[in-house]
Amino acid sequence: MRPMTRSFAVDLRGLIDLLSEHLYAGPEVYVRELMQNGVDAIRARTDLGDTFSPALTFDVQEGRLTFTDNGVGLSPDDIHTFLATIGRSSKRGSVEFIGQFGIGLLACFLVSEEIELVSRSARGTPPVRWVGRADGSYTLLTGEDAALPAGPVGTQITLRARPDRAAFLLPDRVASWAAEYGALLPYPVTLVGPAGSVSLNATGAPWLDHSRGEEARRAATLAYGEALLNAPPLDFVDVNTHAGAVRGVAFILPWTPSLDARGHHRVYVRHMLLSEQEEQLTPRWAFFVKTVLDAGTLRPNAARDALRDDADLHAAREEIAGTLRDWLLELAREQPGRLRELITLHYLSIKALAAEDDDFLTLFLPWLPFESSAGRQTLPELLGRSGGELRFVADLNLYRQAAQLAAPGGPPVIHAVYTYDHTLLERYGALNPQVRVTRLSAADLVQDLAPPTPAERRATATLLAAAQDTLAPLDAGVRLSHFEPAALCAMAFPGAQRDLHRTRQTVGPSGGLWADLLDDLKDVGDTYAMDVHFNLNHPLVQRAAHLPDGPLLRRVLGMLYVQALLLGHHPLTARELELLNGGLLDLIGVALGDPDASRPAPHLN
Ligand SMILES: Nc1ncnc2c1ncn2[C@@H]1O[C@H](COP(=O)(O)OP(=O)(O)OP(=O)(O)O)[C@@H](O)[C@H]1O
Repeated sequence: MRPMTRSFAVDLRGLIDLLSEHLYAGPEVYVRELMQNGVDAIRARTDLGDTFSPALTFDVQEGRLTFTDNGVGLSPDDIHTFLATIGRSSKRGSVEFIGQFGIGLLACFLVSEEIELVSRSARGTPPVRWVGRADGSYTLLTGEDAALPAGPVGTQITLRARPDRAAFLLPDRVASWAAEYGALLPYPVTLVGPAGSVSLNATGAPWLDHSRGEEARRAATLAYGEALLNAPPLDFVDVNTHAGAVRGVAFILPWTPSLDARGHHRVYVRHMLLSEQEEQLTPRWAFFVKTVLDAGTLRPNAARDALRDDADLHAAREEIAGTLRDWLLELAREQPGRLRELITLHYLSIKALAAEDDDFLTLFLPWLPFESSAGRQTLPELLGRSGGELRFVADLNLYRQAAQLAAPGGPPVIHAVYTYDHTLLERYGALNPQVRVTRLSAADLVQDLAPPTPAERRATATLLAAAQDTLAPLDAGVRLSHFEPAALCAMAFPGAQRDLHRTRQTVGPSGGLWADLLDDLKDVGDTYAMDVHFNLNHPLVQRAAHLPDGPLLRRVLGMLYVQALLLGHHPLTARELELLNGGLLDLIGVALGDPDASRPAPHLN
């Protein structure tokens, strides 16, 4: 048999289904695709050197929509080569145009069975009338074949609503989509509907309008920002990059955003809206701004809902990062009062940037607040109180205890638990060798506790033995120490294998294989899940030292231990909770004169 060579056939309906189900957000994207083609056509005609007043118009009447652009138009050859060949585009490879894949016009089949296009090319060829159908057939008439009126240069596309998609051709809805997509177009977009003609855009971005002077430009830009944020922005920064030709503004938010508030930026490509959720072009740390950017030469993806992640995008992002950074630096130099105001709201964002950039860190760190046992303080304030040493804790529970231990007026402990804080402090220490930066561990805190004297040791032997005996079943080791503040009865620190131990206790006896495994691991070392220090400075502990060993003393020690756990914000195991409940009931019983109230507690005898 002779080999046969054939061409692929395309099932257009299958392709349309694919686009509508998997590529596009909804049928309304046909409005965007029509407008993008109009914008590209206007661009192509401008490139030819023609003088004309660009305009886009929607005419929507009773289920019929006609979209007109006065762009470059199509010749009969263009129709065959580009329009009627799916996947072929006259724009491929050029960064000037939005379109590039040669499929956009098919979006019109999401709302209409037929696309009727009438066009006259700016290159002087005869007018054409083309009707494409969703079944894959099309008809073409050229001015030579039929008496087509020679109309103006440009293209008119008419769609008739499919019965199930009538809602997508209602004038109000078309107007709102077109206004959204085309808000920044620098020429008029108009809708002609049953109620007359409506202008849908303000022709251009206010930040680019220098015609009425700088003050008017600023006022118009801030008014745009206020409408965008629903509150007046603190300020704005102009963005103008070489890579990707991005123009736009970054509005400084008048509130503190949450740390994960990324991806809320608005991005346009060649003046057409691409996304309200942009997150690639604005640097990661810049959550103190909301940007509105128009990328002149960056490329959108095929779905047109994000930018293509390529080298140009990365380079543009670097430039935008530089612009924001320079703006902050200038603010620090020129308007320190305003910088202080900005820092109050946005210090987390500035910390995030400082963590990535040493120069920025050196300049800004002295301004930034840190939480500490002495309240919210800047580093110079903290250094002033601590004689040149910065002591920080990077674990929340440990910080709570360290803050309790820090003597008023003594060196403060810095809360460096959250994002960036400990990185910043350690970088600051590395860049400033005269400053000692110390990360405190549980062991460091315990070192500050004074052990009992030999005489005290003898006097508290019963107390210690009773406490060890009582608390060992709860996986807690016991120490008796002196520490300040004296008002603190006891303090509990995680032992070296805390997580392992407490997991084992939470899993409990019914934990099966997992519990067995943890039991085996327990024998690896002789530490306890928790270490509790009873404070010999506290009157209650001193009194307990005089009690004989028995149910009452053990109940008191158990309760003090649970209280220490609660103060340190350590989660309670089931047995500790039981102990707490039993102890509270006993106390209530004693208060009500119950003779059984001081019976031995479970686990404590
Ligand atoms: N309004 C128009 N004026 C002039 N030419 C047009 C117009 N609309 C479509 N075309 C021509 O038809 C071709 C196919 O258009 P289509 O919208 O399907 O794809 P595209 O714009 O090239 O790429 P993409 O799929 O990325 O949008 C275009 O490349 C262009 O040559």
